[in-house]
Amino acid sequence: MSYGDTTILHGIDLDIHRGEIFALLGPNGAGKTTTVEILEGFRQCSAGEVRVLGADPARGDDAWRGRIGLVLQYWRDHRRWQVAELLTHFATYYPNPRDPAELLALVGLTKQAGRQVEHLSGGQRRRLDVALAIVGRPELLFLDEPTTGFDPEARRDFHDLIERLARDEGVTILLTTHDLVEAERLADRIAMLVNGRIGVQGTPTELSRRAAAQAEVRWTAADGTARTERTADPSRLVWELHQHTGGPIADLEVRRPTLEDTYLHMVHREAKRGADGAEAGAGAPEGEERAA
Ligand SMILES: Nc1ncnc2c1ncn2[C@@H]1O[C@H](COP(=O)(O)OP(=O)(O)OP(=O)(O)O)[C@@H](O)[C@H]1O
Repeated sequence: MSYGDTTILHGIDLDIHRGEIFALLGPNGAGKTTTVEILEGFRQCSAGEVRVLGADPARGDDAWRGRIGLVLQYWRDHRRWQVAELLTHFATYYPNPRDPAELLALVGLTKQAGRQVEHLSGGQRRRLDVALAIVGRPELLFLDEPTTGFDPEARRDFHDLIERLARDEGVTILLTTHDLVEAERLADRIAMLVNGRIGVQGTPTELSRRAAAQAEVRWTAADGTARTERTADPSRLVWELHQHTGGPIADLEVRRPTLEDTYLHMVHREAKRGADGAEAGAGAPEGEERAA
């Protein structure tokens, strides 16, 4: 995908399976929204092949569009509409819509049903975004940074809703997010996009293991100094420490590599490549990641 002379996406290659929750992660400007907009049919890619529910999104007809759910921008023009009114109006576009009242309960907006859209808080608007995206019972749902501005409770409710849609109704969900905890909790698989390339992809567990095979063990030694050691066998190290001290190990902490470690490792690696003037991400990023 290029805008004029500037290449934004350098050959994204991914398959998203039916019924899975797939998260696209990456720093600002990595190309997540551009990717999602190509898949939604809002942008035509400059080269390559894209198939969404069996069709080229750039040529998707109304029947195809009715099978996908996405967060539209233009409904924001309906600021004076009441929440329930807007939802009922959008429901008329679909052959088998959800009941607007049930949907309001599902996204936790029942109390705001009669409120004008312009008087909703930021987080409530995002809930309405999601409600509008699923009113037509989509098979495939695109959510671009859906929980931005959510408080912790709203975030948890939203995660429950997404899991229910995927597990109970078999909805395929493509999610972009900056929240690594969210990705780890929700996603069956994750792709990390940096500078328009997929650096790594896999299940959250696979990606967590990529950053470093070693766990970090921290404790406070008998002389009061803080100690940190990296090891591939933390239980053995803890056992040895225990043998050595003959009692409790003070402030013991065993930390496995997290998704955040992988993410930061990859972003730093790509930033360094950029600074070195190398062609970022060229070659075989997967193999290189393993070697790292
Ligand atoms: N219409 C456009 N014309 C030219 N460049 C664009 C256009 N839209 C996006 N870009 C550029 O494409 C790159 C990728 O943008 P994109 O919005 O896809 O990133 P993103 O990963 O979604 O970022 P964020 O996390 O900040 O939302 C950025 O460098 C952006 O400036």
